[in-house]
Amino acid sequence: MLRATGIQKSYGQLKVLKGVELSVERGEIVAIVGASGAGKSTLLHILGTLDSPDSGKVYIDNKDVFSQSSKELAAFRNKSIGFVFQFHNLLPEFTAVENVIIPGLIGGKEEKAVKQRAAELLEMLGIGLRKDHKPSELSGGEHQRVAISRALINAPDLILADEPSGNLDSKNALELHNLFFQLRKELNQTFIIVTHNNDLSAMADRRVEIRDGQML
Ligand SMILES: Nc1ncnc2c1ncn2[C@@H]1O[C@H](COP(=O)(O)OP(=O)(O)OP(=O)(O)O)[C@@H](O)[C@H]1O
Repeated sequence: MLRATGIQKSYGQLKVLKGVELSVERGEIVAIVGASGAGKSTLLHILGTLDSPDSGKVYIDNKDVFSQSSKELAAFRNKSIGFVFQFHNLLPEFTAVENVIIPGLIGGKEEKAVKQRAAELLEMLGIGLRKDHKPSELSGGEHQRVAISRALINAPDLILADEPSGNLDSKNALELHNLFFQLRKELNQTFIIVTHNNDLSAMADRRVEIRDGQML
């Protein structure tokens, strides 16, 4: 479902990605590992079309994603890709459940169905009782789980996650990892996950490493 080829990216003199190749099948769970500063987040941003490479191409469902106009790209991203990043960017004036439903409403889904799915996701992630709280009233781990629910609300084909269990204790991390596998089973979603968590990278179908700007 995804193919990245010849991806290069530099920041000034710093060559971070030097021709990365990656192919991911639909329904696959791939863990990306590598040392701090290896370029994992940089690659994830490019795969998610949030940043463009200096050279190279990304195909999602055989579509050359960067050949689209910025408007097409934004619509494609909202519908097809769910992001779980380290900085959650929850909207402070909205409650947990409201934060989760926003991408669903933007995507044109029916409000009642979106609300019900949001409540289910929050419940599955163990924060059903916190759904009417605002971000300032939630812990770091609770924020994380709201952001994960928000990423999943549109049932995107592709989920890109950067250290998704980074803020969670081992029990909640395991629940989250199990949720990913459950979603893959139910919806055949594809996951590309940057992680330092050995349990998660061991559970993944495949573990790839970025080293010296290349994918090993
Ligand atoms: N916007 C930017 N401007 C300049 N340098 C950047 C920028 N973003 C990232 N870098 C640099 O590029 C390199 C790769 O960063 P990146 O965040 O992709 O690494 P990472 O493998 O995800 O690291 P970590 O595991 O520590 O999160 C780092 O040296 C970082 O300092």
